[in-house]
Amino acid sequence: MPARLINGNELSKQIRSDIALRAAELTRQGKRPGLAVILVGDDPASHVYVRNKVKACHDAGFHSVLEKYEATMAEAELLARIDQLNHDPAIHGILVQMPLPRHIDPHKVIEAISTRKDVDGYSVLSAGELMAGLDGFRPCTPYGCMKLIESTGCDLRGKHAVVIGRSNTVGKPMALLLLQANATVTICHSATPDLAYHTRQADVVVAAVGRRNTLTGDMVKPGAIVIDVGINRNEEGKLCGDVDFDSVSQVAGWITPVPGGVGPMTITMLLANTLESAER
Ligand SMILES: Nc1nc2c(c(=O)[nH]1)N[C@@H](CN(C=O)c1ccc(C(=O)N[C@@H](CCC(=O)O)C(=O)O)cc1)CN2
Repeated sequence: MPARLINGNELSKQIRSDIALRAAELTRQGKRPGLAVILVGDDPASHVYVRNKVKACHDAGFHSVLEKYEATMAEAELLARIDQLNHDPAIHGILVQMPLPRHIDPHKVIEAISTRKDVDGYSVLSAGELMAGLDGFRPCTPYGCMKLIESTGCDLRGKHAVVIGRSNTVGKPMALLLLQANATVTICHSATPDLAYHTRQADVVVAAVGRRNTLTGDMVKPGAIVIDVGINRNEEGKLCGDVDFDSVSQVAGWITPVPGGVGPMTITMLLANTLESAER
C-alpha cells in the first residue's frame, strides 16, 4: 500500500487558525503580537520567503514590519538596527532572513538579537535552552517537523529516529527534539559510511541534507515515517526534496511532499514562536 501523505499545508491551516484566535485575544488585551522581518540583499528565494512571512503575519492578525536593505549594507548598520528593535515594545520577534551577504557574519547578527525575541531559535542561548530541556524558542523547521510527525498519531517513545544532516539550524535541533520525545536517535551525515544501514532500521527518517535522491525506497523500512526537509531543483527546474518521493512512497507508511510538507510548517512555527513571545 502506498504511503499516506502528511499534508503540511493542511496542518498549517489548522495551527494558524488557532494562532489567529489567540492573537485576537492578546490584541484585545492590548498586546498585539509583532514580528520584524529583515532581508539584506537580493536573493530571489529569500524575497519570496519574507513576503510569505509577512502575509502569514497579516492573515493571523499580527503586526509586522518588513525591512529590506541593499546587499552592500554594513554589518554595523544591521547590528544597530537590531539593537533598536530589541528595545521596541511593539516587536516580540526579530527575524533576519538567511543567507546573509558574505561580508556580514551571521553569528554576530544572530547573537545581537535579544534572546526574548529570537523567534528563529538560532542563538547560542536558545540552542542551550533546547539542549537543557528548558523553555526557549525551538528553531522553526525542526519544530514544524515534530508537529508533522505528531499529526500521524505516532508516539515516538522507544522508536528509532534517524536524522540525515547535522546543520545547526535543522539536523542538530531536530535530533534534540526527537530525543526529548523519547525516541532513540541516530544522526547521519556526509562522513557516515553506510547510510542505508541506519535508515533501514528507522521508524522515522528526517532528511535534511540539501541533496536530492539522498533517500531512496530501498533504504527505508516498510511503514516508516519519512519527513523531507530538502528544497532542491531537478534538471527541469522543478522543486524537489532530499527524498526520492516515487520510490520511497511505495515503502513508507507516511511521507511529506515537497512542496507542501515541511516548508509551510516553517512559517507556521515562526508565528507560533512570535505569539509565544508576546504571551510571555
Ligand atoms: N531566518 C531564517 N532564514 C531561513 C529559514 C528560517 O527558518 N529562518 N529557513 C529557510 C527558508 N525558509 C524560511 O525562511 C522557507 C523555505 C521554504 C518555505 C516553503 O514554504 N516552501 C514551499 C515551496 C516554496 C517554493 O515554491 O519555492 C514548500 O515547501 O511547500 C518556507 C520558508 C532558509 N532561510
